[in-house]
Amino acid sequence: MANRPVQKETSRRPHFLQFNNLACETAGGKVIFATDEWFAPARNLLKRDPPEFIATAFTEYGKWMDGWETRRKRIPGHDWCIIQLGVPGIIHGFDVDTSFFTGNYAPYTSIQAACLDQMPSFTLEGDRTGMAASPSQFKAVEQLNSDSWEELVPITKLKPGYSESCHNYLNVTYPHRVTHIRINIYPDGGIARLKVYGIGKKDWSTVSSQDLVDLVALVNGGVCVGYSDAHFGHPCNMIGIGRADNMGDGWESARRLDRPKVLKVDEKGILQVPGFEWAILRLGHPGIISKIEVDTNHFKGNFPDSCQIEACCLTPDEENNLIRNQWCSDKTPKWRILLPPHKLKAHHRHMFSGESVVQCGPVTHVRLVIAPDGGVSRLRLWGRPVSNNMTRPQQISKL
Ligand SMILES: NC(=O)NC(NC(N)=O)C(=O)[O-]
Repeated sequence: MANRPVQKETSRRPHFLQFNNLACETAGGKVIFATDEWFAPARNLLKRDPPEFIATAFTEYGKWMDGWETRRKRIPGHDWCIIQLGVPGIIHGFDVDTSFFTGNYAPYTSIQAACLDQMPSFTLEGDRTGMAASPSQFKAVEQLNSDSWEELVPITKLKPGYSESCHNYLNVTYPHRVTHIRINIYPDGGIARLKVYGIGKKDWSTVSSQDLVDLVALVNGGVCVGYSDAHFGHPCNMIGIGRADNMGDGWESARRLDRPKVLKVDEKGILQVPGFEWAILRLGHPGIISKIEVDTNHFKGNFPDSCQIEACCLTPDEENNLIRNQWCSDKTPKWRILLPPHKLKAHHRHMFSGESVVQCGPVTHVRLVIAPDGGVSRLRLWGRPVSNNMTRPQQISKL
């Protein structure tokens, strides 16, 4: 799929859009139950790629739609489905995207959540278009008592899926870890995508301080908290599971317009350019980083010329102040060099360890700086977790 421009954060867009989609199929999200999937299966809700509309596509059940779409109900009740998050965590908001569902969109929704220790023993198999849940599946799902799960979003009116207005952003304040959600639609209809924005919450008590862990990984609670540009791909893609599928599954900025018309390099072969792009990530746990991977997989004609990585220690209050000031006030933290400037190669997995990685002690945040612009598909930061009280007060950077 071709890369599509990512909209830049504006005051109209909620802040939670910066977080990870914990339900995405690429993060391991799964639909485990749906009351009805006549026109289109609920698993489409979790696709990473943006919804499509093909005017001429029909199935034996009706118009082909890229989303979850149930029958026009002629019996009592409403439709709902249960989603197992790929990464359990704290949810900050939802995007119920009704793209292309116009005369057939779900007019109302509500969303419930639970933290379940055991996975249910039933799952839907294969492509379920043209089917409703069987009586035995209804019976099995009853054990979850999902109708009494915590309500994160009360019954809310949705907008139909006409271009710009297709995003229904729903803010959430719920401080508990969630493993499953139930989305209700009233009484029936279609939704193209459901994005569950949040931050992974791992049980760190099982990790020894001797274990080397990718401290910034999505599954370990890493999150992007700021960036300079994300024209073609958001920096949060860099901490996704496995290697990137394609260029769309990475961080990619636009070409900078302040590059000299004729380019020159220094004695190390690094381009002499005035500008750079940056992305700031909060680690899932404070730690001491000793091994780094910068993967430019798929970025062949658009990899950055060079990168450097900086690190620092911030308290939650300090981070909040900096986010409010968009990381560019005179309160910018004192970043310490973790990885000095390095020339990068096209479509290549760069590994740094030993003396290439500067010992910075315990850190909570990193800043990846690329010059002048380009794409990085993955960033891995292996280190040993340290207890929270080791990061403060003496090691906290002065702002
Ligand atoms: N043209 C339609 O979309 N009709 C129906 N939906 C599908 N997918 O065929 C409907 O009215 O619910």
